Amino acid sequence: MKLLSAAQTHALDQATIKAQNISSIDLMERAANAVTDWLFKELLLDYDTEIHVCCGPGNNGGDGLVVARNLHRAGYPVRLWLLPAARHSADFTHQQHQLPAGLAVQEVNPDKLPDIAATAMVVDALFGTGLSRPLEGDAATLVRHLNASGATVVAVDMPSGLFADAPQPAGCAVVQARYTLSFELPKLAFLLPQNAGFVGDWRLLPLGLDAQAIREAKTNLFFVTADEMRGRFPERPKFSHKGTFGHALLLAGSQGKIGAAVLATQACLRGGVGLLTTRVPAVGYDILQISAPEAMCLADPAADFLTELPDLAPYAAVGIGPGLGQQDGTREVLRQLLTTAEVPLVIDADALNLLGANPELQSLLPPGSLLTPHPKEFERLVGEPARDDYHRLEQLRSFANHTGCYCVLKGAYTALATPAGHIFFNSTGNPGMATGGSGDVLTGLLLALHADQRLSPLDAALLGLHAHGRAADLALPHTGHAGLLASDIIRFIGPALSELEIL
Ligand SMILES: NC(=O)C1=CN([C@@H]2O[C@H](COP(=O)(O)OP(=O)(O)OC[C@H]3O[C@@H](n4cnc5c(N)ncnc54)[C@H](O)[C@@H]3O)[C@@H](O)[C@H]2O)[C@H](O)CC1
Ligand SMILES: [K+]
Repeated sequence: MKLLSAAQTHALDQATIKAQNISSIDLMERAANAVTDWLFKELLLDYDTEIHVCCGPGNNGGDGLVVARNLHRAGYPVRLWLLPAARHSADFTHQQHQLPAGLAVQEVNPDKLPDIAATAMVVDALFGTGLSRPLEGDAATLVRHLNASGATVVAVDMPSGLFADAPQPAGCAVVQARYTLSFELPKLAFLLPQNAGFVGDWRLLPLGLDAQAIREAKTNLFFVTADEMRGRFPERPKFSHKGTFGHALLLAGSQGKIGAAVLATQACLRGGVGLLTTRVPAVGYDILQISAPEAMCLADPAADFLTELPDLAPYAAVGIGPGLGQQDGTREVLRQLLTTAEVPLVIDADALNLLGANPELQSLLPPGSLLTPHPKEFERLVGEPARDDYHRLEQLRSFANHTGCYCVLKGAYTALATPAGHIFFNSTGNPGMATGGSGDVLTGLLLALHADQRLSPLDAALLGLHAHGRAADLALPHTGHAGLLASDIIRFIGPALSELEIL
């Protein structure tokens, strides 16, 4: 699913109007009717709900006028508020003339703002993708008033005051929506943590936009849906054998953090690896052999952390990082791995911290490696804090580009940046995954998929991210958010991958 800019969305509207030989009013009615249907279906409005519809001067406001008309005709007591404006869009004016006589329309008076109960519902149709600058004056006053009311706000297309695809100064007046109802394709703003308080839960409503124009739209930002991932995990041929799915090596664990090595090992096994060898310091040998008998275990001569890199010849992919620690001896193992590996690498956790603490190691990264930092590890990697989530995305794209690596930035919508400059946002997962070991599980799963010779590095990464979050989503009904453990994610990796085998 493509992420398009505000300008591209407008162009898509025009292309749709032309291709389908409809008017912009038709498209507006289509959008507003989809919003109204959602309100009826999802919010189950009852007739004594206090409903306010606030409209701005453009087509976002035009959508709002149609929604108000629909609600009024359905018998709801709608209060319609118009933001004072010097001029209005043609479609807004057209819709204004369509308002039924019985529907009271009031202009917002900044000195006497609408009286809105905390139990009310507000439809925010003030501004959408036409926002060209942060809100000021009456618009900002009204937005702050809506936020202070405590009412349930449903934003049309965008929470008013938020840009669809670009940062804005902190402290701007932006609607804090409970729901944002957008059309057909998500906006980048929906996927960034800093906007979560404004966007709320977002939904995409079908608008029947021109498929050809969507196909032709150029972007390097993508939102990966389950439908797009189905069928991309190859089924297992009947005559498979362990070698078909690769022999992986996992370098992990240190004194007190052997559990990370266990979780990554078990996740790699559940991810379908053919054979797995896990290398841990001696302290972890018995633990690994007992907790993951399906994996072979190589003990490092040192007791508490890794000091020697084993011969890499047998392995189709190597993972390094979970629970590794950052000892000097381990740093030298990482250096040797980076300079000698000739197979895909998955680099996580303390191996990333070692790269951050020793930037000269980054120049040794073999192109095509996959790095999986969370934001703090990423900041250490690039050596400077991001100004905001948009800047962090640019840092991510630049890092992937100049290292030639794939880089995953873990978060609510985990982002994968590719050496070619594309960024893919993952759509699965839930807040229960913010728990110790969740990243170790991802590393093990990604290692398994990178050992599978049938998968490209991009597919292995996308499948791993999708299945990791999906496994956590499958576990959720059994565990709840707070009760979700990393080992619960492991339990559902198999079912999550199975869903991706079939179209
Ligand atoms: N395919 C679709 O997504 C469709 C979306 N629709 C709706 O159309 C709006 C976009 O409408 P547009 O007229 O371009 O702009 P807005 O209504 O968002 O903005 C109104 C108007 O306000 C002025 N303005 C901009 N910034 C400010 C500001 N800071 N303060 C005051 N005024 C400002 C500017 O002149 C804007 O034009 C989209 O969001 C959808 O809701 C279509 O209805 C159907 C297809
Ligand atoms: K809006």
